[in-house]
Amino acid sequence: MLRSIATVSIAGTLPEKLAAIAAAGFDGVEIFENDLLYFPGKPAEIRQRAQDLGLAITLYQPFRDFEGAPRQLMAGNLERARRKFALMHELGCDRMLLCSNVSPDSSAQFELQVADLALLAELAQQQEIVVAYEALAWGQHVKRYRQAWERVRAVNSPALGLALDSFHILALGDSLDQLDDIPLEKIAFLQLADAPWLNMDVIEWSRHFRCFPGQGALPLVDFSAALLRKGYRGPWSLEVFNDGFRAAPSTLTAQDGWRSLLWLEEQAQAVLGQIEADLFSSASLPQRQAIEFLEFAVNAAEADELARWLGQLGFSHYGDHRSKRVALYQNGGVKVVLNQQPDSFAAAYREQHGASLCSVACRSDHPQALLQRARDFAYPVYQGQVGPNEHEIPALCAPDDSLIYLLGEQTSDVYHDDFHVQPAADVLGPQLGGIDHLALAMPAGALDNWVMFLRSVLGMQADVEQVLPDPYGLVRSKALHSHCYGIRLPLNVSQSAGTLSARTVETYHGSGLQHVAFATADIFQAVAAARQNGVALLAISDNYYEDLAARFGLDNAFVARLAQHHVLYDRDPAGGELLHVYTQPFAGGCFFFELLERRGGYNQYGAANGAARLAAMRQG
Ligand SMILES: O=C(O)c1ccc(O)c(O)c1
Ligand SMILES: [Mg+2]
Repeated sequence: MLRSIATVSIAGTLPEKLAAIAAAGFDGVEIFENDLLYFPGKPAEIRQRAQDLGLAITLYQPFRDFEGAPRQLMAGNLERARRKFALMHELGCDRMLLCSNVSPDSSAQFELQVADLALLAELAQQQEIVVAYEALAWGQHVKRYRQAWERVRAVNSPALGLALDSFHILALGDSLDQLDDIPLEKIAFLQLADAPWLNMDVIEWSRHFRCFPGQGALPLVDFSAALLRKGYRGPWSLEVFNDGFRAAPSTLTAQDGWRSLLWLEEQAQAVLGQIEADLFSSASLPQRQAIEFLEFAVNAAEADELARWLGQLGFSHYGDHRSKRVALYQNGGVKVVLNQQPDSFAAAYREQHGASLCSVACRSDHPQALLQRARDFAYPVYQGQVGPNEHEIPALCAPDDSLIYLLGEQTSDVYHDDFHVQPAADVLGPQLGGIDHLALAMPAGALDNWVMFLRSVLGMQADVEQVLPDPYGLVRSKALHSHCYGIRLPLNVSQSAGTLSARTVETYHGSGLQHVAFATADIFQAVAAARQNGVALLAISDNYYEDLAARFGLDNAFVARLAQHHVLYDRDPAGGELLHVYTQPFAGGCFFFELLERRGGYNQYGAANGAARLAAMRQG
């Protein structure tokens, strides 16, 4: 499989782009005309550079507004094509992408369009070039690949084929179900891009919001599986127009692009079963994944304060580390580590980010598989210091450089060998069943990196993105979950400086924990016990409860009970329910805690209550 990417997908000058693309591992590159126009050297220099970097130039593009153009423009258009073909010879590229004509002045006449395309194909054939004709979703007369195919079929030249671009096809709601009558050799090029579903003008959507496969919501797996099933074995080329990518470090973007192709190959293969194609594969995902413990990087004062908070939340002191200033706390299925060891990873993390979550331990039935996947997807893995007789726990580096420890399902040795463990105490406070989710705040530009990491290495799946109104701006929230739902991570970003998410990012100087949600089997018991221990919960306005009663038709006694306990409520269309409360922010940091109870298979995060929470946090 030749993996390729269009230069338009990443930031930088053309030589910088080529270097980043090659370093990421690609074998091919589409040269975008503008990148070449602004390059001060000769096309032959680009040819040489690409060759030196081991990159094939898979495509030159775009050539525009040709078929059916007003007659007086024809001679000029053909001359334009001749010159581009000559330039492509200098570049060492034999494939040119032609976009369907977008001009309102272009002719709707099929025969005329076909005649023009036949002229172009004839010229291309003389020059030993193949033209790949792409239906732009906003083309004047050709918007869909089937329309492009009708014309390509009519021209019937070996020098004219189709360019299939997943964005244009999927954005219009088409699929590749109708490939049967298109001969394989007529698929001249394949471009891949994902995108979030946005209800907006398709040009703006395409030019600003495309993303790499797996980062958006289009059905890219079915799309590429259909092409593999058809027998397509040509290049897979990423073509992403994205405002954020244009401004992000090119090496990181190129790496994520590379990973997205690996991810897509693996996913497509899973759909197809064994298939004769040279596709990426990695270790199979574990069946079960859950969060085993959270580790906070703190100084001595913060450790005392956080320990006090944990005590109020029903945690008991479970033990101290044998050789380090690290303490372990436990409540039911939840373990929290407070690390104040000098000269450690945690200390360096604390220095950079303040009191914060510096690592998460992931428990699974196959930790080695996750480590292998991280390596295969070209993510760094962590080699840390361990003390005498301590467990060496392998760890992944998350995109914000925090760690994800990988533990097997027999975890008790880790605690007993490394800690002076005390007998488990009775819980005095809310009884916690486990960690339901971790909400992270991150800079807007980091979301796509996180999504790629969580989807590829941990095999997580993404829910539909939500927009939450904070009193001081909007917050986008995208939740990912492991396929077993043992790990859930809502990721929040905001472009508005005043929102809680933005201020969290500012405080941490980067991504970090916004809140931890603990699962309880009985929210009213948990809340009563927490309040008795002095936990300060976020107070929710009476207006909220008034609206709740009206919205869901709840009975008065139930609403009164919710209000009395400050419990927020949500219900999904299938009748699943969420009951949840939030604490005030932890004074020494900027995170807070949530207690929740899910009932009847509720799988979301109470986005409808996001505004109530965010407003309550600003009432002082
Ligand atoms: O937005 C465009 O004009 C444009 C150009 C070339 C492409 O391949 C494409 O998919 C879109
Ligand atoms: Mg395209």
